[in-house]
Amino acid sequence: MAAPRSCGLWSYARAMRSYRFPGLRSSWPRSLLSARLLSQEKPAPETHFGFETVSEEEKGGKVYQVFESVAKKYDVMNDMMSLGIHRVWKDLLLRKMHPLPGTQLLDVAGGTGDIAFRFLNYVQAQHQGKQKRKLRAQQNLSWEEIAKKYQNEEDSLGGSRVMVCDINREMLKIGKQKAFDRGYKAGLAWVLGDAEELPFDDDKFDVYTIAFGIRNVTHIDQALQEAHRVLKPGGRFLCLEFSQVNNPLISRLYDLYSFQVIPVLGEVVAGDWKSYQYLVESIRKFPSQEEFKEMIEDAGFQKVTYESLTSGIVAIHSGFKL
Ligand SMILES: COc1cc(O)cc(C/C=C(\C)CC/C=C(\C)CC/C=C(\C)CC/C=C(\C)CC/C=C(\C)CC/C=C(\C)CC/C=C(\C)CC/C=C(\C)CC/C=C(\C)CCC=C(C)C)c1O
Ligand SMILES: C[S@@+](CC[C@H](N)C(=O)[O-])C[C@H]1O[C@@H](n2cnc3c(N)ncnc32)[C@H](O)[C@@H]1O
Repeated sequence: MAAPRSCGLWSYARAMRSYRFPGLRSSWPRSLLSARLLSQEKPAPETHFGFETVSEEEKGGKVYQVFESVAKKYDVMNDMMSLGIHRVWKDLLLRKMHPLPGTQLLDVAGGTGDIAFRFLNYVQAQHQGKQKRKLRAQQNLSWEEIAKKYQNEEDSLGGSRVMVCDINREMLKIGKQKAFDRGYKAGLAWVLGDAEELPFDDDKFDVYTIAFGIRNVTHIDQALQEAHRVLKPGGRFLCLEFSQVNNPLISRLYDLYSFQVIPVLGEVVAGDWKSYQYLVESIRKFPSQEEFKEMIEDAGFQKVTYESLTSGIVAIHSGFKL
């Protein structure tokens, strides 16, 4: 087990809070600057991996390793860390989406399929309700006709479909197995792909979701532009992500819980302290509700709004391609 970072963690966490989103270095020391100018060599662009500064090239590989390592325990860890609250947040995302029949959803960083399965349940329940009302109105149908209407699986989704896209093979493997075990077949597809370079044509989807994914992407602005590109005009962007806690008392407790409990749970349950240390650090590095709203607007989305949930532990951002 890696050594827990307990000593000074509290002040470390607080210090890092004011160091959100580092961006470019604006003030290189003079000596370094002149050395760079002399050698004409461009500094490798840097970013962060949790609280660690890494080159942009390195980050993708490190994130890949994290999710490859946690994939098998991912779902159980989420229930344990949040006492099931992540399920409520994901249900709320679906309620906000309120997909109409025929909705084509792209769930990016879809991992083990939580958003996709909720989408299928939601559209199926809606469609069945509609069918029942229709059948009640057509009382002269034979029982064979009624049975046929219920049996057609594709039809039970009203033409809605979801495409899960994720960069990590292991996460997709667990997702596909879950889909098989739970009997999801129709209206569901899985594709390996990078949020920064989506393997889809322009103007293809009605809704784009990304839940707990965008925080891990190296170039968030690039991922947002890709979201905008693949959405149809009128399409909606929805992002569920960790955000900034606005109540100072909850914020203190949350910091304590995050830094003292979550990595321990990660070690005990998943045998992986480091990945869960990365999780809590990456949460602290993610922009606030307002900052992220601006980034979404910069990518071309309009009518951008957000809703903070559980005192801002997470937020759902929404925007439209108009
Ligand atoms: C590697 O990357 C990842 C891996 C993944 O598996 C997942 C993700 C993506 C993440 C998700 C899909 C969601 C995962 C969820 C979380 C990270 C957790 C979110 C946290 C909460 C919903 C709870 C927030 C907690 C608070 C507001 C503070 C309340 C906390 C306390 C009362 C405990 C305070 C802690 C201490 C004083 C430290 C010492 C305590 C102990 C040793 C006892 C242990 C205590 C517990 C286990 C209590 C747990 C309590 C709760 C969960 C509180 C719930 C209550 C409220 C929400 C108000 C990924 O990227
Ligand atoms: C915390 S999980 C979220 C999974 C799922 N959306 C959920 O809510 O449970 C983060 C996911 O983002 C994926 N991911 C990280 N970087 C990505 C990228 N550049 N493109 C696509 N997926 C990425 C990871 O592989 C992982 O499956």
